[in-house]
Amino acid sequence: MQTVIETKALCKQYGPHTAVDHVELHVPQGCVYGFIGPNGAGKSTTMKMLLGLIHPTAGRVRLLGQELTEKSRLPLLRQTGSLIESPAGYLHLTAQENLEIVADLKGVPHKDIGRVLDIVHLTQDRNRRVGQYSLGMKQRLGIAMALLGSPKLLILDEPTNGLDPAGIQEMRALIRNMPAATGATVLISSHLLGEMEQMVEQVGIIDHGHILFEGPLTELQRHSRGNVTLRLLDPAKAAPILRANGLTAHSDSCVVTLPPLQDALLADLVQKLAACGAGVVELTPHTKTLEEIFLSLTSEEAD
Ligand SMILES: Nc1ncnc2c1ncn2[C@@H]1O[C@H](COP(=O)(O)OP(=O)(O)OP(=O)(O)O)[C@@H](O)[C@H]1O
Repeated sequence: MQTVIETKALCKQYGPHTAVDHVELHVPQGCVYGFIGPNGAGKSTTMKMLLGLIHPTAGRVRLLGQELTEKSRLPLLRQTGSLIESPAGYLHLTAQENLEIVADLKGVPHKDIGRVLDIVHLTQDRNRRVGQYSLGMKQRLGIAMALLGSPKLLILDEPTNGLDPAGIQEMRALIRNMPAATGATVLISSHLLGEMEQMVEQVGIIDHGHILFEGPLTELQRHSRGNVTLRLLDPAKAAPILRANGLTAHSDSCVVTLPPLQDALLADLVQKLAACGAGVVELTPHTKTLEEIFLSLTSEEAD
């Protein structure tokens, strides 16, 4: 599979402050990639460097298999759609009129407008003035503008920022379906970790300008085992076995909560509990939420 975005030792220095520190991103083709980190982590600065809007202090960017240079920038940006600052658009014009302006700027035929309005579910409202739009609608219009001309890559900086729960849900569905609906690879940033979990397949986690993890979301979750709860018929019989295995377990009536365990240890423990008559009737492994994983990654770094 082709890597659509690749950075090598990408750095941005603002005076003495290092905003982006040797960032290496690898965004595979056809996925939704979540670029996640708290406020001030370096997400926007990285994305602006990907689009050639600001110059890196050091390092390199490859987009769509090509090195980003002064010469390649324009042809590459023609194949890239972006939503970087808050939604664009003239408030006194309709969505249709705004899209016509952007289509002309991009050299895209007006017949593409119907397609992008459909994708972002604004066809019904195409002739309303954008000043009357909700923030969610304005964000979707911003995405429609980015989608004009069928870009191979979409770079969206916090498109869910400021949206209410319904708007977030709508945006989530829109982004999740984007590769299938348009063929575009999507890089989306957010500090809202929980909601990213439901729309991305690949993640890059950044904090203080450093990448803390990059890879499939499932790998991050697998590496970050959560607690295991066991429902037992007779938890009293389990207590000595748990103690003998050095485990401190929370017991709430028939439910025992164990700390994260390797598969082999867990299998061995379940066998012993069954043999002593504790009666294991249910075993539930808990996957950590992205929020919990992020907190443990950042505290590991602090240690
Ligand atoms: N033009 C600038 N001059 C000086 N410092 C800057 C500039 N732009 C960004 N920074 C600093 O670089 C760091 C990273 O900022 P950036 O905007 O990339 O973070 P972010 O992860 O996008 O945060 P947010 O989620 O708040 O947008 C911050 O400490 C910020 O203050």
